[in-house]
Amino acid sequence: MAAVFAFDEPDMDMESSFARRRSVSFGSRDEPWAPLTIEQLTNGSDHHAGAHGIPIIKEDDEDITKITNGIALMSGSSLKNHQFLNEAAMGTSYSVDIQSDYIASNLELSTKRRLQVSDFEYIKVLGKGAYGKVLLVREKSSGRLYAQKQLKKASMMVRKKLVEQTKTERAILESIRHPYIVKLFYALQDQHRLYLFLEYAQGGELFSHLASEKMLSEPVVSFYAAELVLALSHLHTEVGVVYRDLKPENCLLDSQGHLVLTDFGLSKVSSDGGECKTFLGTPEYMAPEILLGKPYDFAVDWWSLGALCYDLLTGNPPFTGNNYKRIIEKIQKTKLVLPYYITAEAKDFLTRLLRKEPKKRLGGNIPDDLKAIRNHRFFRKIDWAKLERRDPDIIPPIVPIITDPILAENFADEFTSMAFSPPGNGLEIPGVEDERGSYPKDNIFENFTFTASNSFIENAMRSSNIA
Ligand SMILES: Nc1ncnc2c1ncn2[C@@H]1O[C@H](COP(=O)(O)OP(=O)(O)OP(=O)(O)O)[C@@H](O)[C@H]1O
Repeated sequence: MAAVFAFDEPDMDMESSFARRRSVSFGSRDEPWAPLTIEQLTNGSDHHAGAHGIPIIKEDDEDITKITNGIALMSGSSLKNHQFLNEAAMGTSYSVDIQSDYIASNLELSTKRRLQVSDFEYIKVLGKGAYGKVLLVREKSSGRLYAQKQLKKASMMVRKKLVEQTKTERAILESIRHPYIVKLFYALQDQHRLYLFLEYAQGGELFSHLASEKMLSEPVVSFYAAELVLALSHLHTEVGVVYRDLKPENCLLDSQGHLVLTDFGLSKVSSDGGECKTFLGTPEYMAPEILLGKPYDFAVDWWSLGALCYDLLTGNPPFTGNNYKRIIEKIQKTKLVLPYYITAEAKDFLTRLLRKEPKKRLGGNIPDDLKAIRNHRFFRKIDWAKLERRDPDIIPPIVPIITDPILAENFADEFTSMAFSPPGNGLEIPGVEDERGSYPKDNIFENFTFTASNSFIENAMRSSNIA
């Protein structure tokens, strides 16, 4: 398939990505960078056309079908969990590993009352995603804080495939436990919405801390890049998924300043008959093979890491332009230009990650390349063993100022001052067997509901200082 970029040309001047991110205060969804639907790209439809003729998806448009980039399942891989994940992708049932800390919700049912959305009180809006808001909520019984990601069922049900992807993504998130990847604690639903209760990354977006600096020093970039290397390596080798959507907005900080990779958006799982081919989203950090509509693999995440590091070191992603088409052309064809002021180590690291040919790219040969990545001189100051176990000796370069977590001081006022109406008009749908021993007949999101064990939640909260 040829690249699917039939974009209308925006006539705006695009500022540097740093400046743009700042000026739109934490990446507002109303900017012309909102993702496009497959139909809009392929048919050139102007449905939902926004300013500059670029189609904009709005949260409240319930008739929208959208597939964005994100996690892709790798099929045919010999990776540990790929069997489970591919089964999940096909929409088959998922069984919880009894050895794990998780307790399936139906097991908990026998011992205690089922958890409900009304067991949480709503505190503030933290941000907005394509399908709904992310809210700060507090569990009434324990006082624990969570980031609650809401997704409107109506906007997802238009495509059956999206529903399957939704369940898959929940299963992926449930299976991931890594110090630098956001944790999922509960997944609930009511008649209208799905709710993911995630680890609350109190430090907000990494990029929101950079407002006073155009670029970061190499040791600082090397620190965040190293945490990302650990997160990506885990996804690739232990879980068997390609993240696909590594970009600044998805890098949050926890209360101590460690990176938390987030946004395993439910819209973002794709498995096209085993081959990853679907792409939509912000192009600046995307590998050329995705933009060309070619099949791709883990190597795309290492390209994105290169683009992100380039941005952190210089203040701009490596390939920029004043419209999508230009950016995409540059990513595919233009030679990488490295500024004179970065060190030879950084230059070498970026050059190797930003190779257009995936097989020649550092990371193009996983798992073998992982060693080469860690051993690269760009990471010469990183103590991998300490970083891997999140050793308390490691003090991250930016420690967020948090006077009280419920104030959400590290999130944009634009969101935290936003009015919201707590759910309540939606009937609770258990998603697990109810008292009558049956699922509601028409609940296509059955099996979505999930509850992590208390011990897992307590440990996770303790280690990231949320408790
Ligand atoms: N776990 C979290 N802790 C704190 N804030 C979060 C968390 N997850 C998301 N946010 C905030 O909410 C914003 C929107 O998040 P979300 O994951 O919905 O973004 P998105 O990229 O639009 O995802 P999607 O495309 O799946 O809707 C983030 O930019 C961030 O500021």
